[in-house]
Amino acid sequence: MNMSLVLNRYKCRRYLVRNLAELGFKEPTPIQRQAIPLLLSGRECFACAPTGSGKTLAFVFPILMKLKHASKDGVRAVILCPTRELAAQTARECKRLAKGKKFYIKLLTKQLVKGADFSKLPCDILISTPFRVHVAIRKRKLDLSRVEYLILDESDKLFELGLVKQVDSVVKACSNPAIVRSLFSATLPDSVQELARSIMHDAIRVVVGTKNSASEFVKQKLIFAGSEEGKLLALRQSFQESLNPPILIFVQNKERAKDLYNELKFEDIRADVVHADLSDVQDIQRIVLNTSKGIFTHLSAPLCRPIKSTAMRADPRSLAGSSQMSFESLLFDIFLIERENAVDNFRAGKTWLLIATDVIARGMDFKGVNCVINYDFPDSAAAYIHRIGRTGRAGRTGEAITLYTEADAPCLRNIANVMKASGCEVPDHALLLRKQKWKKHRPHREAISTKPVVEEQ
Ligand SMILES: Nc1ncnc2c1ncn2[C@@H]1O[C@H](COP(=O)(O)OP(=O)(O)OP(=O)(O)O)[C@@H](O)[C@H]1O
Repeated sequence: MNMSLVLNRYKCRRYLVRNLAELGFKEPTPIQRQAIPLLLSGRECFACAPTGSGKTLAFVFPILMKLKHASKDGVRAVILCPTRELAAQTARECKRLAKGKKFYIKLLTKQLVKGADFSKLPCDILISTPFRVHVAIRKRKLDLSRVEYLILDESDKLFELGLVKQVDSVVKACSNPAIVRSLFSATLPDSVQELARSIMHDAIRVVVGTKNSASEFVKQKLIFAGSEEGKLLALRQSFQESLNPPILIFVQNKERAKDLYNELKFEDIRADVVHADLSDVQDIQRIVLNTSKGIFTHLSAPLCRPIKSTAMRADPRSLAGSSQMSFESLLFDIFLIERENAVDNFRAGKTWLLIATDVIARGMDFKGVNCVINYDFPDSAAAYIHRIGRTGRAGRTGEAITLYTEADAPCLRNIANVMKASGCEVPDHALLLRKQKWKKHRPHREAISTKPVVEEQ
């Protein structure tokens, strides 16, 4: 069924028809076909559909349809996302879809929480992380009692231990008895469904494809690298054989992200790194290096000038030790902006290779990514599905390469099963390994470095 038939059937507003046409969306994706009518009819749903299959539009479209017009009557819809990057992307998507209609779509940032008078803030759709909304409710008396729609995007992540209390606080604050709540993710374990059922009204389960499976558009490959050292060799070899940027490389933690960046930064590849906490000397060195390569283009003019001039003449160590307050706050801004820039530059094709932790493994929509490399084995099958789902989006094809060593054997079968289910070749021995209980796989790994180790006398 093509998009205009669907839009006619739901008496879609003209601005939406125009915006969908501008975005080039010719027909609804399977999840949109199923979830949109449900939400429009006021039913709640748990939706599970593959990565890159258009879940964002599946919940934003019905919200815009139902809200009809902008109002100054307090917050009417809340979308929770597990990371700021994803919240920012979702806010951008909402605005693109609402273009031409004066809806108040707000991304709740730290600055906004500090500065806004929530009693006067016009807001139709509020988008943020559970933490920010929770703080705004507790400290700034954000009133969510009129919220008509609450969406938990990447809901299985939101129900993980570190976030569930904050999510609970937001759910409680959205006290309107007529509220419609919905959950969306590419992975929805039964345990999360059970938990979610306790807060939902007779929700309908919508599953597209096989539940908890990888995107069919991604060609997946496992490579045994022997050791940590072998991984670096395997990576360099794969670059030599065929470098097909943009490439996204996932590692286990921020230290490893920085170490891998240090190994690759002098190669002839425009590389960058993103993780949850950009804040030390190495980060400053990276800013200096990127400045010299001209990868600095997204900063606003007022920030760009002082940062550029400081970074260009900087000895990074003396910079980090600077006692000037203004410089510290400037640095803080740099790091926040740099984290966003790393993502934006990669999105815009200014960097070819982005080294990342799982902070951008979920939801981020990088349309053109050709290859995802799991330099470090993911910590669960769900993490694997989301990481490799950064490629093969919106009907395009992509490739995923996962390096492993003996240390990864305990989790190998889980990943091999996901690969087999999506029709990829898997070594037989991986499928014969013992089944592991659910537990995050984070083995100790030797540092990533080719520098010779000088032994102490
Ligand atoms: N009907 C459509 N036709 C063509 N492209 C679409 C359509 N709907 C969405 N898209 C595009 O598909 C891409 C993926 O959409 P989206 O980010 O919503 O995926 P997702 O299912 O939420 O993925 P993830 O599980 O990784 O978060 C986006 O670039 C979006 O613009």
